[in-house]
Amino acid sequence: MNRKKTILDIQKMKAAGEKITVLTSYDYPFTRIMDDCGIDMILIGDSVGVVFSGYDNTLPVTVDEMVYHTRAVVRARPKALVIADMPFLSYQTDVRDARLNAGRLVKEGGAEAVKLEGGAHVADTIRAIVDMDIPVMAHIGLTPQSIHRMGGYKVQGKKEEQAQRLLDDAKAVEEAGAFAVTLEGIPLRLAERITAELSIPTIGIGAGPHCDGQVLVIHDILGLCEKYSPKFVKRYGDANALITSAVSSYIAEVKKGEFPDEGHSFS
Ligand SMILES: Nc1nc(=O)c2c([nH]1)NC[C@@H]1CN(c3ccc(C(=O)N[C@@H](CCC(=O)O)C(=O)O)cc3)CN21
Ligand SMILES: CC(C)C(=O)C(=O)O
Ligand SMILES: [Mg+2]
Repeated sequence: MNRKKTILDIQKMKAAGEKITVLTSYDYPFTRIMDDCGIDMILIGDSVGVVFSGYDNTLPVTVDEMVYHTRAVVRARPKALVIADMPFLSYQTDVRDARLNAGRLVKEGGAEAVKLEGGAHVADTIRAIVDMDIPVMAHIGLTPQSIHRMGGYKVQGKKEEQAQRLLDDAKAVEEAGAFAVTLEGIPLRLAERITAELSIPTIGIGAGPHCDGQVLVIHDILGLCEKYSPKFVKRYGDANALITSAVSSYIAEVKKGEFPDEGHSFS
């Protein structure tokens, strides 16, 4: 497809059984590259706080930071659908805050949809944002903004009672009008069951092979984030080695007086 992707295109992919591909991006150059590769959706994740800003978790990320990174992504004019994460404290306080901050990500950032974490307890928030014509992706299971409640980044829904609650959450966010839902850190059979029972697409991360699509953090597939190595990450390249090699060669050549040579100089 050589035109802009919309939420309707994404939803049709579930019906057609075509897998939906998603990666995070936080800047212009990465967006250009992954969009040329044909990625379906680009997520400006609040994981930016971990892989870009160097925080230990996603909690310190602000709406201003999300707007800044969203603008950088949107400047690459991607064909992929652009979704921005709502960071911690931008939607939990009340529905009015949630609507204002979702609106900022669209108006100032240029996002085409927003994502927020939570199930049945954020259904009213999802509905309020959808009512102002901003598409919402939900995010349930291992929700990183709940790190202190979960006691770490732990797989959710292993016990039957918890699994049933996650299934209820999935149905609640669909009922609230979410156009898709991220399933993070849950057993693969539970993800399979949720995917079968929902009519909106499920996008998995650490949720097994039976989701309608898959999302990963770009730095993780490139080996650029040493802080976390969850079991669900697969490394598809070694950008760390590539950068180390290039920077080391540059340092060595400058030290030896080999660079810059006449070919890289003006006469
Ligand atoms: N670079 C990066 N990638 C991510 O996927 C990511 C972030 N940062 N920051 C925010 C959250 C944190 N995430 C994480 C981080 C670690 C695990 C992890 O180590 N999980 C254990 C399971 C632990 C258990 O259930 O007991 C694992 O072995 O995979 C999971 C999700 C996902 N998100
Ligand atoms: C990994 C995805 C789902 C995310 O929420 C993020 O990057 O912040
Ligand atoms: Mg996130």
